[in-house]
Amino acid sequence: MQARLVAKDIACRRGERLLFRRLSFACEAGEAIHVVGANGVGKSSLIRILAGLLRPFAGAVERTGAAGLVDERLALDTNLALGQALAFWERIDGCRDPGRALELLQLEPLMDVPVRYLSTGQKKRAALARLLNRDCPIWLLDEPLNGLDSQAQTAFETLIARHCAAGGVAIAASHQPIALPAPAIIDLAEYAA
Ligand SMILES: Nc1ncnc2c1ncn2[C@@H]1O[C@H](COP(=O)(O)OP(=O)(O)OP(=O)(O)O)[C@@H](O)[C@H]1O
Repeated sequence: MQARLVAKDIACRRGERLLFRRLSFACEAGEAIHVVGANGVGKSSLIRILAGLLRPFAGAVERTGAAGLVDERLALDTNLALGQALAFWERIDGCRDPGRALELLQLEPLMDVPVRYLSTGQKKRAALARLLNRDCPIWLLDEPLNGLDSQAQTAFETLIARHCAAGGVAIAASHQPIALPAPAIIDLAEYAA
């Protein structure tokens, strides 16, 4: 797996406010970064910049390998049963082993449930299944543990460790402690403008 993500001298402006500036780091294959900071400091904005969804006010991001993003938005058709909603993306993503994610995230019993009826934690597990099915080298995770019970949290932390051990990279913005393999910590307060 080829994975690398480099941020060079990033600044972020939202509306009229410069949130942070002069942020540089390199996340090499097998490495993980935990982004921390108070509400509103710009963690979600940074994750979106790294994903290429938000243009940085200054600086540049270099990605080697495709990026998969998990945030509070559930990119699944809420009117379909979970199995059908996931299958739509499995075809597009060319997923070769969709059963793996279902088993790892214990989603099999929910395949016939409409996505809109899923609980918060079940929706988060569905979002993580989509991430696994895409097989992306770069994982960008915005509060990935939100809504997960402790068993699911531990299971996902194990999946992150496996992903990094296989040469992937993971960058997680999280208020709660998250077990990442030897994480570098980025405290966005240190880059506040
Ligand atoms: N589209 C936008 N236009 C203007 N300001 C925005 C926009 N989106 C976000 N902001 C502001 O940017 C700041 C950073 O938001 P962001 O969601 O990145 O913070 P965060 O660190 O992830 O916060 P939290 O811990 O609450 O999730 C906030 O003050 C927010 O109001």
